[in-house]
Amino acid sequence: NAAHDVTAFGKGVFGDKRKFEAQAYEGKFRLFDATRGDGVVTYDNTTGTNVDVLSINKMFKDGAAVDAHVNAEKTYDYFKETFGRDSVDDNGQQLISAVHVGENWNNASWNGRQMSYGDGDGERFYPLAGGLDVGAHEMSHGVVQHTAGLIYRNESGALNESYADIFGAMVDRDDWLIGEDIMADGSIALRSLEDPSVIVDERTESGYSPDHWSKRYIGNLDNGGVHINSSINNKAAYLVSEGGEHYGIAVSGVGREATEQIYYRALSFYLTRNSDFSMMRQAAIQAATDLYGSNSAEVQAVTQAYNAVGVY
Ligand SMILES: O=C(NO)[C@]12CC[C@H](CC1)C2
Ligand SMILES: [Zn+2]
Repeated sequence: NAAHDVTAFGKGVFGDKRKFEAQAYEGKFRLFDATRGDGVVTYDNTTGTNVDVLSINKMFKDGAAVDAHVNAEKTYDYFKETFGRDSVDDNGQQLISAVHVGENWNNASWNGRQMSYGDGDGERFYPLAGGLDVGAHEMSHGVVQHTAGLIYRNESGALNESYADIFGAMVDRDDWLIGEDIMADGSIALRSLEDPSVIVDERTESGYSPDHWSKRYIGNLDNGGVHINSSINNKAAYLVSEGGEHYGIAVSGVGREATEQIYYRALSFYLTRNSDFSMMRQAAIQAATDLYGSNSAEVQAVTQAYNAVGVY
């Protein structure tokens, strides 16, 4: 008998009740949402099944699988509703997530085809699927791959990482932090777009997150600092949206809605594989000009934000 769509319920990593689309299938249930694009499917990497769960009340017991599934649904909806984009490739590509990847793996990734989440070691991270901004970060790597295709090293790689953080912060919209829900070691978050210097992602072993181009990391760590120098562009995007004064330069913010449209248009129309920070500035100014006019507050905010982080 064929599978049929059901609305199901389950508990996330932190025990919170989640609602999502699944399928009833041969008397069991699976995390396959057939209502979005060509499907949103989540599976348990240790069993290889897409979490077929024997359940009478449709409660799913695997918290990481439930959260990963909901993250993907929410991020799909964000790109569809905000930009009219149908999945990572704008052609409904199936969104695949694997949970329980590795052994207490303190990371998550996009491998060009799917999202993977580690369970964390319980000291540095809780299961990473528990962070909506993490799932949105990973899926955004897929969007970057299918648009500008920013090469994952040096400045283009830092822009790739920054875009994943920017969209991560736009999907998980209540703050400008990345990873705040999954830190087990008491730190506030993994990264802050608002003030990069307050949180250092020590995985990068560089010991700092620069908030000005003059402080950029130059070296071979972290693919040439993709998780380090990303914070320069993160700070610029934060300033475009929220405004503020940075190194003596004042920026009047234009809000999240204008900011996400500017960055998405820059990514999908102007940036290319080898774009660097200077090209990011130009692309964002051009996108803001296209959308709001050359004398707009948005163009002014973008110009001032990149001046403030020292990118010309
Ligand atoms: O930057 C990352 N991946 O490229 C992440 C962001 C949240 C998880 C921990 C570090 C993945
Ligand atoms: Zn990333």
